[in-house]
Amino acid sequence: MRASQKDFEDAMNQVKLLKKDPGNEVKLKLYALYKQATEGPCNVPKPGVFDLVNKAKWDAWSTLGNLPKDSARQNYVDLVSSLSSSPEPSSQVEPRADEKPAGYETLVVTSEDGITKIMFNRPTKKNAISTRMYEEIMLALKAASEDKSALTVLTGIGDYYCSGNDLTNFTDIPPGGVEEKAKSSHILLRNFVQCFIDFPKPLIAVVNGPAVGISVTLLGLFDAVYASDRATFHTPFSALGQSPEGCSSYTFPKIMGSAKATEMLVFGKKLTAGEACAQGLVTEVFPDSTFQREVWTRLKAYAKLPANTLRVSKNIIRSREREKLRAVNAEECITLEERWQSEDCMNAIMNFLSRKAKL
Ligand SMILES: CCCCCCCCCCC/C=C/C(=O)SCCNC(=O)CCNC(=O)[C@H](O)C(C)(C)COP(=O)(O)OP(=O)(O)OC[C@H]1O[C@@H](n2cnc3c(N)ncnc32)[C@H](O)[C@@H]1OP(=O)(O)O
Repeated sequence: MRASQKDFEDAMNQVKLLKKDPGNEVKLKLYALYKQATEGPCNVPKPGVFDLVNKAKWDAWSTLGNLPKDSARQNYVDLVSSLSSSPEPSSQVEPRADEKPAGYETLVVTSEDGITKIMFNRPTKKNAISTRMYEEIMLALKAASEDKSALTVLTGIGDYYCSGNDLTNFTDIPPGGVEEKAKSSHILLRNFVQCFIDFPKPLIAVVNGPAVGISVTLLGLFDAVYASDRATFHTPFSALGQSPEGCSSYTFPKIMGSAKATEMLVFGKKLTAGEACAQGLVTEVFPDSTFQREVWTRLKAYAKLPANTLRVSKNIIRSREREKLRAVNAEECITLEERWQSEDCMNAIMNFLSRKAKL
C-alpha cells in the first residue's frame, strides 16, 4: 500500500524528533524527496558555484529526475522509518555504555588509572572533525587540564584515528556568505589549536589507524605519539587548496627538517608509521595485534609517576616555545582564511562532496 498524506506528515514530524543527527547526506536526500513529493521535478535555476548549500540541495533534488510525487512520498516515509529504527553501526573499539557521559555527542571521555582518555567517536565518518567535535574537544581538554589525572590521551574509536576536518563543515554557509564563514572558522581554528599549545599536562596521541589533515599536524604539539603499524600520516593540503595549520609550519621543519616537512605539508606525501617514527613525528610504533595492550600497559605505568612533577617537567620543555607557537598559529589561520575563499579550495571541496575525489 502506498504511503498516504498522513503517513508523509507523520514522517515529517518524526524527522524533527530524531535523537541523532542523520548527517548531511541523508538530510539532503530527505530535502530532495520532500521537494519532489510536494512540488514535483526540480525546474528552478541552478544556484551559483559559491552558493554551496543551495547548490547541494539543488543537485540532490535534480537527481530525482521525473520520479512521481507519490513514489517520492513513499521513499521519504521509508527513509525516515529506517532512520528511526537503525542501530548505531559497530566499530573496532566499542565504548561501554557506561563510558559515555552525558553532554558529548562526538566523543567518549573516560578517566581511570590516572589517565583521561578522549576518544573521537564518529567511526562511520572515519572520525572526521565536525564543528561540534571541535567545540567538544576544546571542552574535554579544558576539563582534563583541571582533573586529577596525570596524563591525557587522544585516540580514535573504529578503524581510523581521524580523517581531519569534516569537509561538510564547508557546506554550512551563513547568510553573510563564504567570507563570514571563513572569518568564524579562523576564530574557531585559532582557539582550537591554542588549547593544544597551552595544555599543561603530558598529552599523548594513541594513533590507532590512519590520520589525516589537522589530526596529523597537531601531533607536533603532543608530548608523545604512539602508533599502530596500521597508521598512516597524510596532510594533503595542496590538493585541497589549503595550507598547513596546527603550528605544523613551525613544528614539522623543527622535528624532521625542512626538506622532509615540505614533502609532507606542501606535496602531500603520505608517511607510514615506520617513516613517521624515523622522521621523529612518532615516538614508537607497535604491531597492530598488540598495540592496545602494549600502549596501555606502558601509559598506566607512566601515569603512576607524580602528576605535579610531570606537569612541571612538561612545562619546562614547552614553555619557552609557547609565545612563538601562538604567533605561528595566528599567522597560519590568517593564511587559511584567505585559502578557504580561493577557487582551488572550493573546487576541491565540491569534488569531495560530489564524490569525484578521495585521497
Ligand atoms: C569556508 C571555510 C569553512 C572551513 C571550516 C573548517 C574549520 C577548520 C579547518 C581546519 C583545517 C583542517 C584541514 C584538514 O584536516 S584537511 C584534511 C581533510 N580530510 C580529507 O580530505 C579526508 C577526506 N576523506 C577521504 O578522502 C576518505 O573518506 C578517506 C580516505 C579518509 C577514507 O576513505 P574510505 O574509502 O576508507 O572511506 P569513505 O570515504 O567511504 O568514508 C566513510 C564515510 O566517512 C566520510 N568521511 C571520511 N572522511 C571525511 C571528512 N574528512 N569529511 C567529511 N566526511 C568524511 C565519507 O564521506 C563517508 O561518508 P558516507 O558513508 O556518508 O559516504
